[in-house]
Amino acid sequence: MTIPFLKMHGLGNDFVVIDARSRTLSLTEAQVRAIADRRTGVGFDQFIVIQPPRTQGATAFMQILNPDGSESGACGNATRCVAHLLMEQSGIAEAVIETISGLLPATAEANGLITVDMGPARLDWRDIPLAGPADTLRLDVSEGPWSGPVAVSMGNPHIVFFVDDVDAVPLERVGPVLEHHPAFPQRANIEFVQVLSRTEIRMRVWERGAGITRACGSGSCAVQVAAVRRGLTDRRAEVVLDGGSLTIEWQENGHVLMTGPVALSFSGVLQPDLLGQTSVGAALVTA
Ligand SMILES: N[C@@H](CCC[C@H](N)C(=O)O)C(=O)O
Repeated sequence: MTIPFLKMHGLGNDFVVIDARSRTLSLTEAQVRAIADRRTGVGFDQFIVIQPPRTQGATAFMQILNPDGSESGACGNATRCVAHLLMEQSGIAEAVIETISGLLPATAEANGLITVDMGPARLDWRDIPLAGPADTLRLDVSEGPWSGPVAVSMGNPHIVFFVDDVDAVPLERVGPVLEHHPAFPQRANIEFVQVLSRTEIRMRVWERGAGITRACGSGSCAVQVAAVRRGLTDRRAEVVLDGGSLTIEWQENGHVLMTGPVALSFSGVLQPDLLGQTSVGAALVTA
């Protein structure tokens, strides 16, 4: 059995995308981790499986897996990629992407960018989730000189630290410590943020189950919500990531709009029986 895939990315946050709407796909967690290996597999920040919709009104269901095999409830950059794919395939300008966290309507803009309604930001400690009752606007969590982060759920957990110089943060060292902090029972995505102006935020991210990535769409939504809650930015701002910028707006109705680009890198074919082999013989045959 071979499995065709697309390699896509949003601002360098990269995905293996498999369309399983008209085929059965049975990959083990070990096989997904083998595909994630950037030397012996394909490599990805998230593994995306497009499935038939489960709810009326949805165009398709999107499953999101991290390189460590764990599942997530949100991936903003992949939502734009999958929406673009489905809209191109069907010649439509709107698609509704279903995830385990809800329905996400997406629209193609005239300039080629995609806007997604990422749903409501959830701010209660139970929604993040946190280990116990806490003020999500200033958590009693610290690591070295960094303390008092904001917690936001965008269908997945985000912990946002405001700092003076985002480039001075040793993210590769503090990221994994904070991801696994006991305050976060489902672990967390960790964002360090520098507010540049009321309409511009610089952000770096350590993603749960993935590590440092060039961009995180749900993280960008979370940091904009956190910045507005702290009174630091207007409701609409540019979030500047290592891989480029997203426009994020936290609307009065509580929903967060994200606008940004999508890109197709290449297509290929997976051969699951070869995955994980270390001898000569590739797990991947490119088309
Ligand atoms: N890159 C994503 C977020 C992916 C999921 C995250 N690592 C998690 O485990 O919640 C995005 O663009 O939002």
